[in-house]
Amino acid sequence: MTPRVVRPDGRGFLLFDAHPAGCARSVDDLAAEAGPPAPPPARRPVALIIGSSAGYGLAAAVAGIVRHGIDGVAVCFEKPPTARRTGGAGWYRTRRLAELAAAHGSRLEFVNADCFLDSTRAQVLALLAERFGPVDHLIHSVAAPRRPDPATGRTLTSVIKPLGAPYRALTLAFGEEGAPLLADAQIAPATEAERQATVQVMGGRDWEDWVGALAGRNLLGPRFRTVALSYVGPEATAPIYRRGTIGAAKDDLEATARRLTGALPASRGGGAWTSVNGVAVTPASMAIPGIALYAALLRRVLGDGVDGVQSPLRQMVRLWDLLAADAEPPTDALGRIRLDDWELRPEVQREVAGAWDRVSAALDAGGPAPAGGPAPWLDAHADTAWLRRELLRLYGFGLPGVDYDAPVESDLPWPGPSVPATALPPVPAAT
Ligand SMILES: NC(=O)c1ccc[n+]([C@@H]2O[C@H](COP(=O)([O-])OP(=O)(O)OC[C@H]3O[C@@H](n4cnc5c(N)ncnc54)[C@H](O)[C@@H]3O)[C@@H](O)[C@H]2O)c1
Repeated sequence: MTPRVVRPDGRGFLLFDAHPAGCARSVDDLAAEAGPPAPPPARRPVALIIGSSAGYGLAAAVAGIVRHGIDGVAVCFEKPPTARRTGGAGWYRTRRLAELAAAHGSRLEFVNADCFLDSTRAQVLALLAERFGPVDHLIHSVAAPRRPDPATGRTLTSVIKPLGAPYRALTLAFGEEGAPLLADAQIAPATEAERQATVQVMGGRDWEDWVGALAGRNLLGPRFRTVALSYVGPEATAPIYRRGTIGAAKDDLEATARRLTGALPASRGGGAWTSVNGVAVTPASMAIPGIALYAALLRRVLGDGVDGVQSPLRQMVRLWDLLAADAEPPTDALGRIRLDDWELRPEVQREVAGAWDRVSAALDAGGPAPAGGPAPWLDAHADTAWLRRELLRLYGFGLPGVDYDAPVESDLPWPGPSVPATALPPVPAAT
């Protein structure tokens, strides 16, 4: 395809195109954040990371490569480039991840396929059996809107709705010129069928199927440790998140961890845990009403210093250190690893809750922010400029050192089989 200039163009938080060089650069930034390698293990751990192209799964892959020299397989589900549109951002991030792995001597295979399908499991298990052997760590970090029902083949769709009573969501968006706009929306409660479908899609079923499939092929390492990602979050979003349909799915995920642990050889240090992580700006989280505003309020309260918002990369460095340690990971009373400790500190939550109430009252009193500029009351409480930057970065825009006026080739292939270590080629820089 002829190279062309790629600009941010889209609707709401969703952009239609991703910038290939910007996406590559965002992986380099994660790698730089991962810091020096941890003390080298006696042998490279074999990892299976599902959901490796974005958000927490991408951070897990980068931290695993840079700090622990993992080998293994990374699975995600990304849109390839077409004649009209670029590929999904994760398509280009995965290409760079493959280069990063090669530069660190990690043998990683990248599979772009629907993790819910038996055919994907068969493909991944064959790769593991042929190239790597038993798996030490499985990280399941999937956020999917739908899955095929294994019983009927029909599509099950997850919904993000409250249970039992309606929820007034405060939704933060950006207008044409990038000005933040706050509005509210009443969200009706889910039906029982919707709750069940959400649990099927986002609950523990897929994770359990993967662990079962590995066990069935004798591909569980002697001290197999597996983690799936969960979230708790603030009281303000609890009706739509933790006490809503998606919370029901997370309850199921957490119950699955307990069930899986019972079935694993725990005496040798293995186990299954959910890891409750902090809020992060990702395609998945921005689809949840209220989360964009909450993230911007939290950022205003915490900033990004040592005690500030912990990035997904920083949290995944912590997770890998727990997985690699001899000791069992410390957990809360429900058996969950807590990487959201920085977010849920009571004094932080009190401040954010106060800001939420003030923003909500100002919206009631004055209506939405005026077009063309942020409402002062919104900007006082919410770091909307940071949120907008983060949203653009998800698609590879706004990264330093990338020439956004230069035409760029978007028709780039999926990374082939893993290659030996080479010097990491530079991302095309601004001229
Ligand atoms: N973002 C947050 O604020 C947050 C906080 C705590 C926990 N979590 C949890 O972390 C997990 C990942 O969320 P995220 O926000 O990083 O999501 P994300 O949207 O950034 O990434 C989702 C990943 O899942 C992959 N994926 C989606 N459907 C797939 C499919 N059918 N087959 C294979 N791969 C598929 C995507 O390719 C991508 O790699 C979720 O369980 C989420 O609940 C997220």
